[in-house]
Amino acid sequence: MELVVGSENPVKRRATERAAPEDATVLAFGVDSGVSDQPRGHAACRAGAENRARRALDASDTAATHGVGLEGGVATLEGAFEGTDGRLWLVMWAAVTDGDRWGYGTGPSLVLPDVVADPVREGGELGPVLDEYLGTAGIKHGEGAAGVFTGGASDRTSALAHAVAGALGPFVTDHYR
Ligand SMILES: O=P(O)(O)OP(=O)(O)OP(=O)(O)OC[C@H]1O[C@@H](n2cnc3c(O)ncnc32)[C@H](O)[C@@H]1O
Repeated sequence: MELVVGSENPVKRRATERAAPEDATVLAFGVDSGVSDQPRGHAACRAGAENRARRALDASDTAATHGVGLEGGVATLEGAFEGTDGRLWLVMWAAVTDGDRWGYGTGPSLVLPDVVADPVREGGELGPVLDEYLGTAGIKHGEGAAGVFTGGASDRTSALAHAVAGALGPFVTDHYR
């Protein structure tokens, strides 16, 4: 199994390495997600992950057997609470394809505190908004929001690895036939 990840963000490559079978090779190839820089809603995140997986598999000049796409975004969790829930959540989607079949997975969903959610609602992008709030540079390439908002109990690599593991399920087990 030779996986190509559709991103130049090293966190996404590391997450895929963590979730992939031990004998798999993992490459990375930067592609356009085809969705906005700050996807809003599950449909946009799923579409971004799919586009990245398909484009990475098509574009990489390698013997890659599977494309992997990871897309982070923000969403409300409609239907989870009674009445209207105004909270904004960080969500993450993974898609894997061999050019024919598809696998999908999501990572943990985390409530964004108002101090970050408000500027994102007003059009801001989560990574830069978080950097400004924390005085950091490039938090999305490191621990990410998952690290910050869990007090270090999780981090972006680990969170994304769970999404990739789910998306790889149909390709590494027999249970989806
Ligand atoms: O280089 P690419 O692959 O685009 O990686 P990315 O981290 O910029 O991009 P994503 O498309 O996965 O995420 C969309 C935006 O959401 C933000 N984001 C998502 N997850 C995050 C996290 O854990 N921590 C900080 N920002 C995050 C970040 O601002 C991204 O620009």
